[in-house]
Amino acid sequence: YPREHHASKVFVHGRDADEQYDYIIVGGGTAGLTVANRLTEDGKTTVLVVEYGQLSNSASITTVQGGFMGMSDTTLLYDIQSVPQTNLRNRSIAVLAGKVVGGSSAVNAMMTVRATAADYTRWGSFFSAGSHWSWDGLLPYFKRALTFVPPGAAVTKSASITYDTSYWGNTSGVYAGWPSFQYPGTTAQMDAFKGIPGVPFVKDSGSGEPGVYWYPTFMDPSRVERSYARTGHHDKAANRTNYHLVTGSRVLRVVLNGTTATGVSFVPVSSGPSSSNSSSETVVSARKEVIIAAGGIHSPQVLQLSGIGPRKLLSSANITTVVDLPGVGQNFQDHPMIQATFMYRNFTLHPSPEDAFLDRNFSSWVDTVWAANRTGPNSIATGNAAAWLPFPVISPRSVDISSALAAQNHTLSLPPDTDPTVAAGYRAQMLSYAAALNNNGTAFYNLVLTGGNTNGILVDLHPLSRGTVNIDPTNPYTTEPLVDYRALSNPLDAVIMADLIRFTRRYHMDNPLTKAWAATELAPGPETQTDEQFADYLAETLSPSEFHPAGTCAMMPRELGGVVDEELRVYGVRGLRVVDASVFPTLPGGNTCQSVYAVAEKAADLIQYGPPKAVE
Ligand SMILES: Cc1cc2nc3c(=O)[nH]c(=O)nc-3n(C[C@H](O)[C@H](O)[C@H](O)COP(=O)(O)OP(=O)(O)OC[C@H]3O[C@@H](n4cnc5c(N)ncnc54)[C@H](O)[C@@H]3O)c2cc1C
Repeated sequence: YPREHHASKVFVHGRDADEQYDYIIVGGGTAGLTVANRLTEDGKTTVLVVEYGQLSNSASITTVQGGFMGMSDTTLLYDIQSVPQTNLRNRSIAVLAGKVVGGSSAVNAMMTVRATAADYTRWGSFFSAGSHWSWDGLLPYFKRALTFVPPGAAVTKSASITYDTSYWGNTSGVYAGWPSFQYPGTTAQMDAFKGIPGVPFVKDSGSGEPGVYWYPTFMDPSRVERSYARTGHHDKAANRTNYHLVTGSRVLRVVLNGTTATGVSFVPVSSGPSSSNSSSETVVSARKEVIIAAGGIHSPQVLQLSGIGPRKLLSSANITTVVDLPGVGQNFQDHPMIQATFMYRNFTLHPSPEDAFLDRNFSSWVDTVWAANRTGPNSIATGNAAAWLPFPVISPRSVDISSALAAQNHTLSLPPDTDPTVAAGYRAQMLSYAAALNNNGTAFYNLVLTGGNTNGILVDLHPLSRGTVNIDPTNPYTTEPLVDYRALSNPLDAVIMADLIRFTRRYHMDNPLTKAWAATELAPGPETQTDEQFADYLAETLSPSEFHPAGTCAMMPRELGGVVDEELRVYGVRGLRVVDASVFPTLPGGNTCQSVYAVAEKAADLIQYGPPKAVE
């Protein structure tokens, strides 16, 4: 019977899908649902999204408070451990990625930030000076991606929040909102950066400049709930007859006719990770294109299982190479999180986040205002203030470290059998970073502020080490890919991170504006002073991931190891694109979700209208 008779266009069985669609999107996550919504807005273009996870209304997704509910709910996450990290005392690290409709946007910590203009212009620089992958080329899509709802007047005034709506849009179903409350300590901790010469302060997080600033939360301010790709895009498209979603289904591979993508093959997840020749396999064909949006960990897996990837790897897994594309699964990047723990003995700014646990009057007020009208501290996710600072501001050795990076034999930091094109791309990235390390346009340092008596999260925004995400040759179809961060494989990473910790120490311990709080350094501890001691400490404690996997299907020229071109089309294949964090050639210096939305919005235009006309 005709599909129109189905009440719902969300299927739990692949067999209910049509035989053919204009576009098939692999992965109903952050990017996939954005593209699906845009492509179906005309009411005609037919799109099928195939998603591994389920539609979920779990409170772990919707709850804003604290920002960590989603990532604590293992039913919403893939179960992947990295390979033991050679440079981290053989520790394995949990690889977190959302396994639900909405993808990682359903489980993330809701920090809503953009990186610096230089970071986006770097992407295009690997192609040409006039590339449309630049800050100016992306800004319209950042505006399309989110609806900015300013903070309320009272909290704006009491916390001295600054913002500038000219960097934001108001048409998207995904919201950048603000809590109705801020702890006074947050403003004080921001102001304390004025005790260090040269630290810039920025009016709005969307301006593309590094500095200390306020940023919003992925939150629908009217409901005070998470705003994400499911609410902002799937829910908008769900009543269109030309939008179909099949859940609980894992795409095994792209179906190719020669080197043209003609569809996808998928299996139900409930039957367990299936073999390549499962009888439960469903094949659906695409009239126009297949778009892979399975995220930084799984997009390279889908390509490799389809015979698109490094020939040597594919043959070791008994997969016929259709296109020998050495970059697939290489160039893997994530933001390292550095442990540096300081505690204030004399933090006198109240109420503080600690008071929500320790002060019964305050905690009962917190509960009361939340129950009454969803206001107060429970509307705060991970916080809204941080420092994002350029390397010359934080390190007295920026010139030397920049020169050392430029002079490196870059290939030595890569796996021994790295393809020359991938090595050439790595070298291009390192030369770009060498310039950035000695320049005030790119942020390398990120300290997220808590407003409380302890410091927040310290992040290296531009790691130099590159890892790999490859199928397991012994069991390519039935196991998760082998995720290797190759943490600290570029020796300069530890040197840079040592200076990030030294700067944090200076902020807390040697700063006229934090002095009264009387900080104690708990980790690494005052005895850690030399680069060698810091390297030792990092090997013991570093987390190579802030859950921002990227780079594994890089948008770079093919001769630089790229996987997709500037229109996000996979090299050597017709009718196949990748649209998600895996196409970032280098990490943006900030949490990645807003960048994924912007890239997906731009991709929807590229798919529908082709590249922008060059401006003469
Ligand atoms: C725990 C956590 C905290 C984070 N915190 C923040 C934050 O505070 N701020 C921020 O900006 N960013 C944050 N991020 C990062 C940000 O959420 C991601 O970068 C972004 O959502 C990635 O979007 P994506 O489209 O690339 O992938 P995803 O959104 O992960 O989408 C990929 C989708 O593909 C599906 N899929 C995978 N393989 C297959 C297959 N074979 N067949 C079918 N479907 C498949 C997945 O189930 C998933 O739904 C966080 C991420 C995590 C995991």
